[in-house]
Amino acid sequence: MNDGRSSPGTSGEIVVSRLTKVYGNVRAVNDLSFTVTPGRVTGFLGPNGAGKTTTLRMLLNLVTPTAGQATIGGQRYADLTDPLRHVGAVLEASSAHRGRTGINHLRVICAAAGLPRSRADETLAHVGLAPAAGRKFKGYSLGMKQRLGIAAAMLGDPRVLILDEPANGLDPEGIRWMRGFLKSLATEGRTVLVSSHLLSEMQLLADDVVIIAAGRLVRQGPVDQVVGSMARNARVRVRTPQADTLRAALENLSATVDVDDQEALLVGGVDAPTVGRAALAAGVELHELATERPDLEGVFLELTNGKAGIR
Ligand SMILES: Nc1ncnc2c1ncn2[C@@H]1O[C@H](COP(=O)(O)OP(=O)(O)OP(=O)(O)O)[C@@H](O)[C@H]1O
Repeated sequence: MNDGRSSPGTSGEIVVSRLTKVYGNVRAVNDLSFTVTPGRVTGFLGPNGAGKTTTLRMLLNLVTPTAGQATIGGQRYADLTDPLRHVGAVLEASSAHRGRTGINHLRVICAAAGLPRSRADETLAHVGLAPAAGRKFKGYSLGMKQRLGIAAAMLGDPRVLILDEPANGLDPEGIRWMRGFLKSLATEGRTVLVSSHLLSEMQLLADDVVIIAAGRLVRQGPVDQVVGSMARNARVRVRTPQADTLRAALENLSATVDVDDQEALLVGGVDAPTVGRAALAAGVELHELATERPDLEGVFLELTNGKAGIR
């Protein structure tokens, strides 16, 4: 469905380069650089006020940068000849004429954008809304409105999709659908950039994450790697009836040892095999030995600690 256009995946890379936006004395975005790769779902993550929406708006030429630039497939959005066919974006919860049906909403956009009317039916089916095509927008649930917004963004068959907080307010079934949908677009080679302030969502939806706080880049990489890079903060939880002996043995290895409220030892600085060997050498009986890895939530809180976005 490329109609001879460059295939998705070859030219949909997003490059944000030293982007800065200053409002009065607030640096909403501060010397921010990152790239978003085609064929992957990238989560753009940051606490409220971190600068996500401002960055997306600069990417889409809705806000003029104070400095730096952002390109999509090597071109600034403003320089794209037919932007709807290159980039689909949903920045806010979809709105439509309340009395208009879903299908008519999309047909109106097709007509205005010079797209074939058949795209309205195709995209509505693509987002699973075909059964509600003839229902009026005012009767749509929040999840249906989100889907309709995405359908509108997909009308031009863009190779890049940018969604601001698409999972906001969705129920678990809606999130599951969103995950499958975004992954399938990425599998087709498209670039998918999705913002969120909810870490749990990004763990579900994204392959890569770009984490920002107070307008600055904090970390970028595959979700697994970003979490893995914090593995040094993993702690080993160990239960033993001879806690004092084990504690002394571990402290000899320069491990840190805390006690949790269930009297288990929480050991930092060494891995589980090291704890097991130390216990064996000290003749200590173990009742539990487990590595507690931080999830993205823990990583995120640590990385953005003190830099939350209320500025
Ligand atoms: N038009 C504006 N005028 C003045 N300040 C602004 C404007 N737009 C954003 N800001 C400020 O810039 C900072 C970043 O806001 P932005 O909306 O980009 O953050 P965000 O990460 O999208 O947050 P949220 O998840 O809450 O939407 C905030 O301090 C915000 O108050």
